[in-house]
Amino acid sequence: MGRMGKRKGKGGGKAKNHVSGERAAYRSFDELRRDNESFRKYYQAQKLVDADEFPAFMEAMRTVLPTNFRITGSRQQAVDIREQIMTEFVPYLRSISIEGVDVEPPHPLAWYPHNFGWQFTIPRIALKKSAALGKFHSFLVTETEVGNISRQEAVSMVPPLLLDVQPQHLVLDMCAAPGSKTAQLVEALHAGVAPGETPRGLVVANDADYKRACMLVHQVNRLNSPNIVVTNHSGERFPNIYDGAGAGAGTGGGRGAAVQFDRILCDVPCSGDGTTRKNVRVWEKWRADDAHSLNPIQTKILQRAAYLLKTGGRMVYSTCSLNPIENEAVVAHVLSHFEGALRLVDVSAELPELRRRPGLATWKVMTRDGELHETPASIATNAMPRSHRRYVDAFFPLDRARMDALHIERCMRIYSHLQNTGGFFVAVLEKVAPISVNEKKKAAERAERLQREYDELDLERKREQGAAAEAEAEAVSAAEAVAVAVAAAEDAESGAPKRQIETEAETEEETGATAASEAKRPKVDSADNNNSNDDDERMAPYLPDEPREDPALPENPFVFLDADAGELKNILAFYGIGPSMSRRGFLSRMENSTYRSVYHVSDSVRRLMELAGQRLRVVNTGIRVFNRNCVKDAGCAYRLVCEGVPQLLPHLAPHFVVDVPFADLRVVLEQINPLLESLSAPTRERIAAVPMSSSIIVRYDPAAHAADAEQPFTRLTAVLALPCWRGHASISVHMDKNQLGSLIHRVLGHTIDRSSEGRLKLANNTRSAPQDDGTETQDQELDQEPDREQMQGQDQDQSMGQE
Ligand SMILES: C[S@@+](CC[C@H](N)C(=O)[O-])C[C@H]1O[C@@H](n2cnc3c(N)ncnc32)[C@H](O)[C@@H]1O
Repeated sequence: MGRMGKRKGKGGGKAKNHVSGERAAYRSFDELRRDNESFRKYYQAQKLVDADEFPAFMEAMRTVLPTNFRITGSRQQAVDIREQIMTEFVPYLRSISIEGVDVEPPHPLAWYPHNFGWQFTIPRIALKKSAALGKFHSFLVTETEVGNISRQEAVSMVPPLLLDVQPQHLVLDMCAAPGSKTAQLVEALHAGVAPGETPRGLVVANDADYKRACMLVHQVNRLNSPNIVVTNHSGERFPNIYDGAGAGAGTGGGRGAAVQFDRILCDVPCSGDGTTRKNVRVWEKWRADDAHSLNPIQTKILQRAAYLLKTGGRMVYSTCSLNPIENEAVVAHVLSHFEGALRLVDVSAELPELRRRPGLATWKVMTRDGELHETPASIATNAMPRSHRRYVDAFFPLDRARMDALHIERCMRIYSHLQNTGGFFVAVLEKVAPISVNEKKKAAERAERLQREYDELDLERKREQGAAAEAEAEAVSAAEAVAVAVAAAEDAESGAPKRQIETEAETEEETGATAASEAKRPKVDSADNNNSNDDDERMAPYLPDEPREDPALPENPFVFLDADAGELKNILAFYGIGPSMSRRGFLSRMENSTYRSVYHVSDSVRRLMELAGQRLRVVNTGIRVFNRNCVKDAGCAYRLVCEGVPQLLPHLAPHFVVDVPFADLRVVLEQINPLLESLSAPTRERIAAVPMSSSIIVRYDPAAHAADAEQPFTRLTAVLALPCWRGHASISVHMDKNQLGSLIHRVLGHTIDRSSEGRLKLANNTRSAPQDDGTETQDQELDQEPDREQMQGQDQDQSMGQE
C-alpha cells in the first residue's frame, strides 16, 4: 500500500471515491487497471527518463514484483543459512519444472554484500500450491517467522547500506516501523565486533505511530541485540537529550551538550508511488497532490534530523516515491535552509552494481486540475488548497544555479525497469558544519529579505503586467540566488566554512538562553515539552502549531536493577555470572515491586536512558535474559530465556554449558524430553554436574567436532547453543517450536512434527513433574510474559546461532 494511507483489511477493502465519498465496488487485484493518466502525464513531464525509455519505465511499473529476501542475523549464522540455500535449494529448484516450465531458482542480488540479498521470480501462488515447491515455501515461511530471513523489497535494502554504520556509532532510525531497515542497521552495528562482544554504539528505532512501534518490537527482538531502544516520538519532535553535565541529569533538567547521533536514517512516510508493482491500488488512488501534503512533514523530519546529527555525521533520506516534491524538493530546501552546513555525499562509487539515475534539478508541480506549473506564481489561488499553498515555494526546485551548486545530481533514483525492482529515492547527506543559532538567525533574516524582495517584485510585476518588469524580477532574484549558491558552495567544498561557526554549546552561551526569551517560545507537545527550552529549536520554523497530548505508554516503565541486591543478586550467584557481564545493564518492568522477566542492555543504552530520563518514550529495549520459573523445586527462581542465551553464554559458570558431540545433539533435537541415559556417557557426566531442575545450555561446536563420524546435514560454521531444562531423569529443549523446527531442518535435513505429541505432553504437565515414563517436561505456557507476548505477537524465544 501507499505508505501514507491506512491499511485496508484483507482483500483490499472498498476504496472511497474521492469526489462523491461513496464506496467504490470491490475489485480484485487482477481486475484493477494498472494505469493512471495523471500519473503518466505527470512523470512524462518530469523527464525522469528519456522519451524513448518512458514506455519501458511504465511497463515495468505494471508488472508483478519478484520476491526478495535478505538473510539476517549474526554474520556466522547468516553464512550457514546462505550455504543451506545455495547447496540445498538452488540445485533442487534448478532441477524441477512445473507444467513443462523450468523453475528459475533464487539468485543473489549482485550489489548486496556477501550474497545476503536474494531475489526470485516464482509466483507466490505457485510456491504455495505446487508440491514440488512446497519445501522451499515452508523453508521461507519458517525462516521468516524465526527471523533468519527477512522478506524485504530489494531497493529498500539500499539506504542502510549507504549509511555506513560502525560499531561505535549512535544511530537513530527516525521512522523505523515495521523495521526491516532497522534490522540492517543493527546487523551493521554488530558486524564490526568480535563474537561475544557488545558494540559500543546503539540504535534508537523510533516511530510516531505507537502500534507500529510495537511491530518494531517484534522485529528487533528477533535480532538479539542489547543495543536497541524502541521509542515512540514524532520524528520532527524527537527530543533533545543532554549529556547531563548540569544539575538534574536524567530528570530532563540536566543540561550540557545535546547528545547527537553519528548516523540517522530518515525513511520518511511517503506516497509510495514507487511501489505500484507490489501495491496495485496505487494506480487507482494516485493523485499528484498527495505529495503536497507529505512534503512539509518530510521536510520537518529531515530538518530535525539535521539538528540531531553530529558534525561529521552522515544521514540518509529515502522514500519509495518517485515524486520530486517528496524527494529532491525536500533535500534541496533543507540543504538550502542550513546554508552549507549539510552537503550531498557522492555515492556513485558505492554499490557499483546497483543501477541508478541522478537526482532531478528541475521539475514541474501539478495542481489538482491537472495543470503543470513551473513557478508558484502561475498557480491560481483556487487551484490549490490553502493548507498546501502555505508551503508551495518548497514544492518547486531552487533556481538552476543553486540546484547545481548543491550537487542535486548526487541523489539516487532507482526505477523498476533498470534492475527489476521497485522505484526508490535515496540521498546521502553529511553534516560538515554545526548548525548554530547565529547561522539560523542569518538564514531567517535572509529568507525574510528575499521574501520581501520577491513580494515587492511580484507586486510590481502584477501592476505593470509587462514583460520588462518580469525580466527584471527574475534577474534580481537570480543574482541573489547565485550569490547564495557560490557562498554555500565555497563553504561546503572547503569543509571549513568561511563564516563564523560556533559549537552548539558556545552558541547557547552567546545568545543567552535567558528565562525571559525561553518563556516566549511556542509550546510543544507535553512529552517533548522540554524541547521548548532547546536553543537549537528556537529559530526552527517548523515547530508544530498544535500542541499534542502524548498519552502515557501502556506498559510499566523500565527500571534498572541493582545486581548486588535482592532477587537479581541470587540469580547471578546461582548461574555464576560475574563482573565480566556488565552489571549495570539489568532492567525490568516492575509489577508491584516484583518482576517477571529480567532484560539486559548495553552500557550505551543504559547511558542514553539515564540521560534521557522521562524525555524518551521507551516502548521497549534490551534482551530478555531471565524469566520467573513456575517449577517449585527449581534450583533458581528464574530460568534462562532462549533469546538471551547468546548474551549470557560467555558469562555463565562453565558447568551450565554442556558441550556435546553431534550424536547427542541429534538426540536432544529429535526426541521430546529424552532420558539422560539415551545420551553418551561423557555428556551424562557433564549434565550430572549441573543442579537438578535447572536451565542448562547444550552447545555444539562444529569446529570442535569436525572429525566426528556423524555430521550435520549441511555444513555448519556457527556454534549452536540450545537452552534446555535439566530434569531429574531427562532433558528438554526450551525453544519456540518454529525456532526448533528451523534448527532441526538445518541441522538434520528433515522436519519433525512434534506439535501433537508435544502439546499433549505439555497439556498433561502443568508442573514439572515426573511422567509415567520417568521423563519430565516444563510448562512453557507459564513461562511467557503476557504483556510482552501480546505486544510482540508471538513467542520471542530466539535462534541459538552463535558466532
Ligand atoms: C516508510 S515507513 C518506514 C519503513 C521502515 N523504515 C522500514 O524499513 O521498515 C514510514 C514510517 O514512518 C512513520 N511515521 C509517520 N509519520 C511520522 C513522523 N512524523 N515521525 C516519525 N515517524 C513517522 C509511519 O508510522 C511509518 O511506520
